[in-house]
Amino acid sequence: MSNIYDKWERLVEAVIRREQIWQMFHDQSPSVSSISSDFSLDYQVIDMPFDFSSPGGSSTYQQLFPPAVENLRKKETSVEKGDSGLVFIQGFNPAFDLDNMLNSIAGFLGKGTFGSAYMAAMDNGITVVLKRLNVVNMPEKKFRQHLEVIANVRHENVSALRAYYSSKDEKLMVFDHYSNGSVSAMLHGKNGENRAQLDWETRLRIAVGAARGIAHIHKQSGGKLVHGNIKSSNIFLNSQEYGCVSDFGMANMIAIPVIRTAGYHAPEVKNTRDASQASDVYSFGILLLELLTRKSPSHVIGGVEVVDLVKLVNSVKGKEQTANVFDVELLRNRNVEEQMVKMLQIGMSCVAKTPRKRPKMDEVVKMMEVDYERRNSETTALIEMQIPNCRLVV
Ligand SMILES: Nc1ncnc2c1ncn2[C@@H]1O[C@H](COP(=O)(O)OP(=O)(O)OP(=O)(O)O)[C@@H](O)[C@H]1O
Repeated sequence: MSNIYDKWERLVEAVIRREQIWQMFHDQSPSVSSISSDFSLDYQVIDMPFDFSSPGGSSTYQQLFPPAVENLRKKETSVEKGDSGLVFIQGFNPAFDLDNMLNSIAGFLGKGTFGSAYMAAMDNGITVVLKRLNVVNMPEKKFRQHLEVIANVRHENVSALRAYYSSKDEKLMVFDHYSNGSVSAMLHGKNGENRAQLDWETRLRIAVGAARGIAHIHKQSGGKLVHGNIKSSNIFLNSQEYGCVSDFGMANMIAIPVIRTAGYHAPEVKNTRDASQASDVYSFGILLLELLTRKSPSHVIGGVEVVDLVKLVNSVKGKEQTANVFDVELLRNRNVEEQMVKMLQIGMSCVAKTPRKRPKMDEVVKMMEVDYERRNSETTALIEMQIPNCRLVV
């Protein structure tokens, strides 16, 4: 059965991939700048916000989806008898049901470490993201308990779980859809003239928001919770356009630890089970460096160059050279260089090699807020920040 399922997944993705390539050559892709030359169906990270409003976009995807939706629905009816169906998290309006949602799947957002993400746009105007987990092997009860913990983490900078569905062989999680796409898509999604403008203020709001969200997660469950997968494709903009952290708690649900190699993961993290609050701080530090340099620490679709950001920043010496690591677009913003350097210093303190030398997340928030509030109040006086273990020479 799971074999058939696997084949179905691969088939859907192959068709979608073909569609992306087709769109690329016909210059109709709403958001994909280019496609990696590796067309294999093995693990791929596709960071492609799907523009539902694009002409022809949704109908193309709807035509692609009926067999997939049908397959899911068949599975659902087979388990529905003894099952309560879609479970809504308290406080969220149960304005749709499972059938509704599956019928409204309008786009494939991408395949991540833990499964595939689809967008469902319902007639009542609600648009959600449906995450279909394919590597969870938790007993039903434990899975539900785990989701309770995730659901209880409510904060404006943490993407809220709205609903879930759980049966023996199907696990779905439902989140709000963020129409701007992820921070990864904003930073690396388009090249050349079409590239999204991301001024300093926006990047600061992304960074401050994400930091607050992570710090909040770290304070829950007696200060024991870990995000485990901080990266720019898991950060979105909330309604106030501040960073908002998603995908929290996924890493603990998978049966087999996933090997971590490059990009955002701290040197001590060899697989998902090694994640800690200190390793979240490290990953956040990489996110800061990514926001400042607009260089990607890991593979994203579009074939952008992957850069070891820690090495890059460590290689610069002196004030003049430091300016070279910043994204040129930021240098157009007046009077922000000093703040950028401070942010770089905070980022570098987070990526200290030894976990205990990294600041705690609430310390990071304080350091950033000092700078952010200073900017907002337009105070010109310099505020000295205590930044532990900063290796940057400026
Ligand atoms: N709520 C959301 N709104 C809009 N896009 C989303 C949402 N959640 C996920 N996405 C996008 O869907 C794609 C797949 O997401 P998913 O979380 O499954 O994998 P990932 O973030 O690429 O990797 P990982 O599984 O390691 O977190 C990504 O491009 C992600 O940015």
